[in-house]
Amino acid sequence: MLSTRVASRSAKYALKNIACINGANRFLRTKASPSAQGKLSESRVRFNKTTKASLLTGASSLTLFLSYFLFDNDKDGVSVKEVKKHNRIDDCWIVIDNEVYDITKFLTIHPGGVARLMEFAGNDATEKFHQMHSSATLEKMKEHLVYIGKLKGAFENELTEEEISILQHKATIPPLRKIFCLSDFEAVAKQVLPKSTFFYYATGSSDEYTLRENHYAYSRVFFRPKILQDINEVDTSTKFMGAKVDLPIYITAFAGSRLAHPLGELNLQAASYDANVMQMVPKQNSYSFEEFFSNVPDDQNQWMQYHFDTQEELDNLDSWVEKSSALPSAKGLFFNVDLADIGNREKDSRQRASQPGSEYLNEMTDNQFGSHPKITWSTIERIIKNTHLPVALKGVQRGEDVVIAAEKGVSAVILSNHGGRQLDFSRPPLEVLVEAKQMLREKDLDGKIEIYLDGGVRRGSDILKALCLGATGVGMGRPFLYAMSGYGEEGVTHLFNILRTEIENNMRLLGVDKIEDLNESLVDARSLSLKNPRINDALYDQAYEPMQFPEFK
Ligand code: HEM
Ligand SMILES: Cc1cc2nc3c(=O)[nH]c(=O)nc-3n(C[C@H](O)[C@H](O)[C@H](O)COP(=O)(O)O)c2cc1C
Repeated sequence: MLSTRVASRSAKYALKNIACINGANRFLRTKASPSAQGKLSESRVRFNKTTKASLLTGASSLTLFLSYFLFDNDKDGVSVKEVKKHNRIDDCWIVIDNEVYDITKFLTIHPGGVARLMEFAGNDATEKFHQMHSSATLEKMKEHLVYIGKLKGAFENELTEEEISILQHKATIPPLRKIFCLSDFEAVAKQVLPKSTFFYYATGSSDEYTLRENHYAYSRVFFRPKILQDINEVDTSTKFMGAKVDLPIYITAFAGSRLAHPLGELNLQAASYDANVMQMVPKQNSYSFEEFFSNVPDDQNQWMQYHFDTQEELDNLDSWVEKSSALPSAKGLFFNVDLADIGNREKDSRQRASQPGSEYLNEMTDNQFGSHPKITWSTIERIIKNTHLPVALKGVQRGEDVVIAAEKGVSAVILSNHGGRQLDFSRPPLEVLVEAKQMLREKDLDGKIEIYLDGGVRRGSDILKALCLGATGVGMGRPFLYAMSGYGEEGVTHLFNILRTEIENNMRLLGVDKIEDLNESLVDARSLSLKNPRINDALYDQAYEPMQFPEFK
């Protein structure tokens, strides 16, 4: 087993180096990778065809027609000066990989919202685009964009004050040996990430009650350790839907890993492979499906996360299920059930609104939100029939739904409120766990379904409390983004080491040496359902970034 891991790892390193060079290139705002360029020149041919077709009909035909004559768009391409002129919500161009696109019509249908695109109106979005999306996303959405031409020249971007500060902080970053707990990673991330990225990660929805309560709920559960136990070496391994893993945690799915580090999801993949920790692979991966899985050894443990941004994706669900079920590393398919709309991620919006040049943004408009394709229990039943893999739901928020899921043959649920990013005032998953276990017992369904949870988990003790109350495993999101921001893959490995140490140490002190021996008798959860008592958690509270009121002009 070890030798296979080592062998696949060295193959992976070769691929990672390529990815690193591509990532770094993008970081330095130079060229796209050869494969991306290949794909783009292919798409360029298609865009040109679209362009010709739309010259004959349609509202945009006049603009396009004029573009050939009026815009500074000769055979060598479109000038930077010209691109800069199209910086309005009703006339918006952006540049990706030296290609200029008119995205005016796409603005209102962008699943990530208008505001994020308008930040790059009349500008080069290459770096940010590749940090959020794979080249496949561009391909998928090409019918909604209008291709204008090749960029002539380059945008000259001087280092901003923020970029200089980030470079200075990176040069003096604390060594990993000084990182004692997960909140330390967050404090470092605040200094080495652009504000726009930190706020994208850290934001919850609306007033962030759920975001904070997710974490504070753990402070309302205390341990009841057993004494004088004849315990052996602590074993932290367990099984997640039949797959053996060495820690009772998983890296949950999240967008935007490459905003933290040029290698993004590959850091998570490599570190979790070495530690034999479950990685949930996000649908919104900054690598395409093919790019990413060409790096994954067959003996890795992964879960696949999927949600539907467009009706077309829902219509093509079966092909995704088939493609994912065929992956040797895939041990389960997880579908979001918490995305009927995008939550009001206000802290992030406020940050954008505080930036110079944000006058054209109005974040509290309908086109930032809007309903998503509808999935129902029958969609889930259809998926269960079409795959040999366990099917699970991510984002369950009440006991009754866990009962229905168990009755319908769903293998697992993740109790989650999306890290407090969706409906503010949905309850902390730890509390829902207790409710769900009770309801399953009443219906004689306990043991028919595995329960996982995520949100606000920051300590080994949090993990043990959840396991004592009946969770099979616990997911974490932001801590991995913060660890990668400062330290890349090494940070992720260090994070695993911290949690492993905390879990082992706490288990010894609890008088338990095996995960399966953790049970309700080891905790006092009587205060769990109390809401919002004043709790002081010094490091968590210091790292927490409160929302700010608008400033005067
Ligand atoms: C023409 C360029 C772009 C296209 C075609 C595009 C397309 C998409 C698509 C299809 C999604 C849904 C998820 C997916 O399938 O990957 C999405 C989500 C998103 N996009 Fe873009 N995008 C573009 C540019 C950008 C840029 C420049 C940003 C800047 C940060 C951005 C930020 C986001 C965010 C934050 C989400 C939502 C992630 C979440 O759920 O939190 N996109 N975009
Ligand atoms: C920046 C960010 C992006 C996220 N993107 C996704 C996503 O694309 N799909 C998804 O199912 N969950 C997503 N989540 C939610 C996480 O999977 C998870 O539910 C949450 O992060 C857990 O809370 P924690 O960050 O406190 O650990 C995202 C979370 C964050 C912070």
